[in-house]
Amino acid sequence: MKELKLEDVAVARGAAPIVRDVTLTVPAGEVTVLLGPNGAGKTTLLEAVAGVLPIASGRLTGDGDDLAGLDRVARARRGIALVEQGRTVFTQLTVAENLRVVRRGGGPDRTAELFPELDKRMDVPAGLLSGGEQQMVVLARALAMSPSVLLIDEMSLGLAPVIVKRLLPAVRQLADEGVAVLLVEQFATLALEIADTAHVLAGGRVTHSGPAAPLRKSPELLHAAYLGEPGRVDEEGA
Ligand SMILES: Nc1ncnc2c1ncn2[C@@H]1O[C@H](COP(=O)(O)OP(=O)(O)OP(=O)(O)O)[C@@H](O)[C@H]1O
Repeated sequence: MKELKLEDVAVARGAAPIVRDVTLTVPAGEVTVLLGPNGAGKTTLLEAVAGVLPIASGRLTGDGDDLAGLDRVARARRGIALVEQGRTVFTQLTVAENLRVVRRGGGPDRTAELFPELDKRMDVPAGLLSGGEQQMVVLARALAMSPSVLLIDEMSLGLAPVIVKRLLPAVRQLADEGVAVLLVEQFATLALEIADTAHVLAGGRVTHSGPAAPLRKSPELLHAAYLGEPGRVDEEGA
């Protein structure tokens, strides 16, 4: 898939509307970061793209083809992988077994190359790994599906920034190889270092969209984007 596109997407949880009017593109070969305060609807939006939650209205397309009408499994077959929040490894299984659980059709095993430290621990039960190593397993497991679109939800949850700095370059490398990455990340500054484009979601709406570079250079602009002052950001970011 060369391009995932959301147009005027709205998502509800039960009767409660959570996300509205979201229009954004996630191109292959780029990292698109989705920032925003707690409760803004970032997880909700990723889940709707992956097919965990239904899209209430709007369009979700991959290279122009409708995806909203496909269920989660069909979207996964189209190459959409979701790395969910909260490191969901099978703690009793070894690292190798965790990876085997999802391996289908023999996509290349990227673990050794991307995470050499994990490759040495293949026979260790995943529950005995550090938080950062568990997150590497989760990422490696998603890669075993050879996704063309990778949706990553706060893989840094509970991890120290130094560990996050170790994980994010692997995400950048995948984008450089042609994967379309949509990254939700609480460490905004670290995420912006590897991102091409940034969108800020606040109160379920996109309050800022633009290249990552201006936000990377100026914490003030980032702050303004979080507060939903798009005019100011655009002016100075131009
Ligand atoms: N399972 C759920 N059932 C009902 N409401 C939910 C559920 N999960 C989240 N919400 C609500 O949806 C809104 C958006 O939550 P969401 O988790 O999508 O935000 P977020 O931007 O990912 O936040 P965070 O950064 O804290 O994870 C919040 O008001 C939250 O209370």
